Amino acid sequence: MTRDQLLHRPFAEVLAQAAYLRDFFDSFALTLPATEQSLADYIAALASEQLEDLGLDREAFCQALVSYVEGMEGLSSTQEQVQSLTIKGGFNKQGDAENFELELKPGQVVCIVGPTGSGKSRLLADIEWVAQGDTPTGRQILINGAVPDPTWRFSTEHKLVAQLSQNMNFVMDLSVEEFIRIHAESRFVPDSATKVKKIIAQANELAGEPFDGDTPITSLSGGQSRALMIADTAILSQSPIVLIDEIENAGIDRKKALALLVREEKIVLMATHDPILALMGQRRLVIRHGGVARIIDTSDAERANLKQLEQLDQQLMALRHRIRQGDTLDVL
Ligand SMILES: Nc1ncnc2c1ncn2[C@@H]1O[C@H](COP(=O)(O)OP(=O)(O)OP(=O)(O)O)[C@@H](O)[C@H]1O
Repeated sequence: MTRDQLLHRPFAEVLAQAAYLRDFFDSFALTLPATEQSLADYIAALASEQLEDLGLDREAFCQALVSYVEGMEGLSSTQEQVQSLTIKGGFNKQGDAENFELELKPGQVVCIVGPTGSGKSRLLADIEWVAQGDTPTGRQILINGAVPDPTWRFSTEHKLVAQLSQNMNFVMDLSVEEFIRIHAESRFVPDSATKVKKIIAQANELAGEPFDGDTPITSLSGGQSRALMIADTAILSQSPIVLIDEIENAGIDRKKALALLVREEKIVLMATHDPILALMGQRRLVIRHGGVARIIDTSDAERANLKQLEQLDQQLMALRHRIRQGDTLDVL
């Protein structure tokens, strides 16, 4: 929708194309324009006192409206646009060619495995940076089989990639609810109030110890903040690609976390050494000396072993729980 169409067509027509505009008026506590009224007329008719209460002049209000619609249109197009991500091999640390090309589609989970220092984070960084042969590995990342628009590298709003890193430190003096609400609003997310509630509820399902919207973010434990950021990414982030740098040590329900992230039809790449998570992926990339040395498709035999691994895991979790509670393990 052009600026002209947005401002001069009857509001009912504009709303049919951009239902999220209701949220814009809600957030300013303004009544919606009449069906036949154009937004330009609505803005011209706003009382000066109303604008003063909002802390905006007429031009700034108009600009906020236009930017909001541009932001919303940009976000939905980013998500719809990504049907595939291709990684074209570069060179390992010894300069040997990787010789692979891998295409990933939404809904797929790929694990990245390899010894410490082998280059797992580097591969995630190449994807986040949408590398074009300009990183130490010489890899190239294509979107829908082509070199993507360079704005994806620099735009913070239309991010191609959401990255969940291992360390989460909050320094702001905000409650959980305020923090997530500000985040939702900054992302132009429609129906943000419902989403905020959903995020807090989901995060509580992932974390062991419950917390609520009034908890100050600085007093969340490591596992709780991680759970909050995972739920936030799954529900708020419009980025079609999610990169996860290890979730196994976070003290959260990692299987649920993965299920939550995958449900939102994203391409997920995850550095992990957790056998259960590794087998839940469709394939894994084995990194050695900075290069992808092998690509393993999860076999039926491996998948059949998942049940057994889950039983083992539950036994270990139960023991861990007992240790946490201060029990002894004289009898298993
Ligand atoms: N193909 C490559 N060519 C040159 N340098 C590389 C290559 N791959 C990785 N490196 C460099 O090697 C170093 C270690 O890589 P990285 O941090 O990605 O390892 P990692 O597997 O994530 O380690 P950890 O498991 O300890 O987090 C980094 O400085 C990275 O930039």
